[in-house]
Amino acid sequence: MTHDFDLVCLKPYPSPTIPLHRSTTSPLSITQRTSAVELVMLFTRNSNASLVEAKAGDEDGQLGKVGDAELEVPSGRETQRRVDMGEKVDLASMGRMGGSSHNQNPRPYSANSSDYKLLEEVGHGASATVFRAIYLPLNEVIAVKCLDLDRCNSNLDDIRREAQTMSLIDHPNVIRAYCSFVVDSNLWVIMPFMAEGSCLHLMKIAYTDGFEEPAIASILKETLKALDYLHRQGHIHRDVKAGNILLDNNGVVKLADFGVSACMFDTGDRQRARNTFVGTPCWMAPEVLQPGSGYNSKADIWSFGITALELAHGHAPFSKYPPMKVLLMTIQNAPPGLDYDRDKKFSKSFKEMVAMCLVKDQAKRPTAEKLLKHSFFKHAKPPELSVKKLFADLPPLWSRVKALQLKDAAQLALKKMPSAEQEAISQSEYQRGVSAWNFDIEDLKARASLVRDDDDMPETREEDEIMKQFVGEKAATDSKSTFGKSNSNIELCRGKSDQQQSECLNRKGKIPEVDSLESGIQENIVLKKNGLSTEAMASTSEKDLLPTKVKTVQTRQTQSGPLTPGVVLSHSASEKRYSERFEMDNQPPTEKAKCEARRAPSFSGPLMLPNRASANSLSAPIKSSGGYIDSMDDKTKANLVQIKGRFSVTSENLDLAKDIPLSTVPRRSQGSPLRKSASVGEWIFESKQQLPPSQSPSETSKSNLPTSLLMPHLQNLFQQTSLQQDLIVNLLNSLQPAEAVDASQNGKLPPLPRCPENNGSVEAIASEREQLLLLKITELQSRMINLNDELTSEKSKYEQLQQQLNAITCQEQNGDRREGDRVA
Ligand SMILES: Nc1ncnc2c1ncn2[C@@H]1O[C@H](COP(=O)(O)OP(=O)(O)OP(=O)(O)O)[C@@H](O)[C@H]1O
Repeated sequence: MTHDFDLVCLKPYPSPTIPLHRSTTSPLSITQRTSAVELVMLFTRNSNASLVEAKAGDEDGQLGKVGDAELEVPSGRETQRRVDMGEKVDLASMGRMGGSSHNQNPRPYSANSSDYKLLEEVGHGASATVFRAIYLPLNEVIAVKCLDLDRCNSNLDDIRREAQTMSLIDHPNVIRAYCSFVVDSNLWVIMPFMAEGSCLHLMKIAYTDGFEEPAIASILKETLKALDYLHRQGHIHRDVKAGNILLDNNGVVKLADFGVSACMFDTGDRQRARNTFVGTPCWMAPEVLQPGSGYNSKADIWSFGITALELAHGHAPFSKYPPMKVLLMTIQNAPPGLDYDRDKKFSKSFKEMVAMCLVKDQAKRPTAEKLLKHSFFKHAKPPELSVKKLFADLPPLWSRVKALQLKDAAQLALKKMPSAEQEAISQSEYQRGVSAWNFDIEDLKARASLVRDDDDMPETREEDEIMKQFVGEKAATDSKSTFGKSNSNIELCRGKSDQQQSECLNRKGKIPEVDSLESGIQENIVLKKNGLSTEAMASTSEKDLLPTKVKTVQTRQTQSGPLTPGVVLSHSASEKRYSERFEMDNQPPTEKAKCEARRAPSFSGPLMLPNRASANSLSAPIKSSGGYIDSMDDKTKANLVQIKGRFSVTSENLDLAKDIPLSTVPRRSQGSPLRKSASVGEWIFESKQQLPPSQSPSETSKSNLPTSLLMPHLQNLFQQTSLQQDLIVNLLNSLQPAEAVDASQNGKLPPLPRCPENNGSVEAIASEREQLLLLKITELQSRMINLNDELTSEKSKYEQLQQQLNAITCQEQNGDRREGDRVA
């Protein structure tokens, strides 16, 4: 893809006021990858600039419309217009547009990456990794957000908008960018370091059930001030959530992440953008999901209400459900609230305030300004009193981040194993239903109904009750986290596509994340809340690591975060991201930042649909993808630590490192806890257990020969099937609609059935192609199961024959002996 770029210097240093003029640099016609390099080169020529913007040009590659003039202090609308026009603007002046210049930092921040020393990673989101860093010329701690331009390659406008917005704002509760510039293919955004990270991060690490009301009141009040400011400046944030509320060590609260913010005063494309679907599903207002109705700043008020529930409970409502269900529930269900037994502890005014925000009719929601006057906020304590103490006993942010990465890795180690088929179907439906911009509610309902109900997490949560009304499904089994428990066991409850599980086990013989963990841990982390301590022990040995991995496993997994289409099928993209992240773990941060840029581009676009296992991982718990809870016996339930798709972690005999990387059959026969669930078919690894009772494992121990003969064959079959599946999944992942059409036209793939209803549209064809491929996968899976059956029965026949042979040999030997005796 080729883009035309122009360079626009937005924030010249040191002069706080500069004349407006168009960049003398000619528009560039360059490819996406080279653009970053060229921008850097161009930027370095302009040593005065501390913020460089890449702006997509007009169709003819010209920007124009910029004259030489001094800027007066502009209105928010005017500011946005000017920035959109690519003007140089006086940010100091702009900084005053919202009132006092709290954020104004008169100090210089160069655009030279060598002036910044990246330290620890302190967070990451769908498109960015954030590092604590030192700005060397001033020896000042700052944060560097590295946005991977490759991964956002069709969405430069969003990146540009975020950098712009962050640079223009000036409010004590809104995080701003000091400057931004391009390094390799990353955009580095330099901003204040918020030493305690995001609220969601804090909840995940130490307040899994949410904060106490006084802290919530303070955090929400500060956030609301930020929203009030942004709305008055003409912005809709569009991604208000606990993951985007940052805290510093004085209890200061700042709203961050303008990746999807929109300007309310825009016309044309930007106006149309407000009829689009942007944000994070659990936090999205109903009108954002409604076709064509458009939305305004009240959408942020809804998200704010959801954020209030998130802070109160430790998770957003509906967070355990797949995105499609969340969308539908948001539209169809009564709004969530603080109405349940567990919410009795909260004050009436808190409940009332939440209820005011979560009104479906946007016109009936209060403005931020009005909401600030609510009694709930009137009585809120200053954050330095109520918020600061939240992290008093916690280790530094980067240690916590590391601990959460361990937890994520442990989750991921389990997550590797669920049925790819189920995931593929779910994701395919999800992607088609949403990224195809299909807002036909009837169709949405139909698609949502395809999402299996057994995807739900087995938790006793209020959403279950809502969900019961909605789909009439029974409440899921309680499987509260046993965070802190050790000696758990991984139990793999088998599904139809067991070979995919064994594929995970066999393919590499180990889980990469676990490997990374083994080498990456250097810190002792003790996290306390209410006397409960969670330890992530330092260790480089596999054994020592085990308790850490187990302890960091949490039951609940949810989906959150802006939707990115990087994951087309299954969780593979986010998993891949994790694998990559952990592979990078031992690299210096600067290298990491560069590596981030080398990742494969995602299917980015204005709409991002991620199944974000943990992108913003500190923020986004992972959803389950199909718990076979009902098929588990009570004992299993009692010991349950975690459900991951078809896999559950139970609290007996945990040996994660031994069991997960299980790559060979003998390991199974050593009593591995991999075992079959009642609900499904055969699993080759279980073949010994499926032998007739007369052939107990001890008896069959004589049958080493057949096992050793059969197993290589079997493994070979597994590998072949795995390869085929890999190929298919890769194909699905990389399948672009146009390619699908080409391929079918070129006869590379079997011709697609053309239904009249799809009108031959590219998307419909691609979807059908996906379906065909999924069918193919299913077919392969059933063939594999049949083969397994055959092999099992052959094996038992072989063993019977072996026994008969042994018996005959014995008889013959006895006969010979007797004959010898007789002769003698
Ligand atoms: N200035 C900062 N100081 C400290 N931590 C930060 C800062 N900015 C961001 N973080 C951490 O990094 C995480 C990711 O940052 P951010 O949300 O900006 O990335 P993103 O890719 O835009 O995320 P999203 O997936 O929500 O779009 C945050 O959730 C927060 O924990």
